[in-house]
Amino acid sequence: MADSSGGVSGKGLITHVIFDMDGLLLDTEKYYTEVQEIILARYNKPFDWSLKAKMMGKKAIEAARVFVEETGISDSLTAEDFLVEREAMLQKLFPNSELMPGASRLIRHLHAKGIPICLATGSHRRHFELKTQQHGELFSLMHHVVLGDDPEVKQGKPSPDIFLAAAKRFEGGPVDPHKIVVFEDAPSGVQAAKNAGMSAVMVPDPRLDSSYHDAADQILSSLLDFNPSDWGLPPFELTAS
Ligand SMILES: O=P(O)(O)OC[C@H](O)CO
Ligand SMILES: [Mg+2]
Repeated sequence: MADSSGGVSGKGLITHVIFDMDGLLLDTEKYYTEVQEIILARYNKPFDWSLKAKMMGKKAIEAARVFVEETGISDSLTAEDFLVEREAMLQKLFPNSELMPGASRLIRHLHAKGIPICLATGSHRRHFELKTQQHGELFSLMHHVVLGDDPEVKQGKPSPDIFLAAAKRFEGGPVDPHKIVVFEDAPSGVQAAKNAGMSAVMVPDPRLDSSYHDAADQILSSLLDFNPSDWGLPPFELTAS
């Protein structure tokens, strides 16, 4: 929530930053949407953003169960078969993954200023490798990476498991959740951050219903709009034009 100084409550407390990946740093949510539209078209059903909102950010099998159950196709297609079918299509798309606007600038800035940063994604290792294969140098700036198939991540977002595991692995961890801000695009991810006792900056897709914004501490249209000073973090340096 905004405070009277125009900043955000909790301002000045933040020492560590956790980034989500899909839809936040990488423009990969569109690939899931594309493939899911193709599969549902076979059943003459549309894929819409109310279903997308319930799936995004979750571990693959958890999202798959939502998909077949919410669309009423579970008698024809199991969650497991859905995953097998979409896998072939996703594997071709993921190596093309591109960065979201502002992702590189923000990661490089925080890293250069010595703010510990890490990644916490519901993606499992194989998909993480495919999605980041063109961005290895940037992702190497993360202090650590916690993936959806990590043994400590018993349940996917909105469970706090992944963010609590991420907090533990910082140097000198576990870091107090009140000192951590999480960047997320998904309702389940924002909820996971709040369930972990952390602050959440949400950068939602504009097609996501705005009722999902309420749980976040700050909503941004783009990472380009993030002002580190709102959180007591070192400001961007002005570049001469
Ligand atoms: O948003 P992420 O990075 O947690 O990824 C989750 C799924 O793989 C895609 O929704
Ligand atoms: Mg995401």
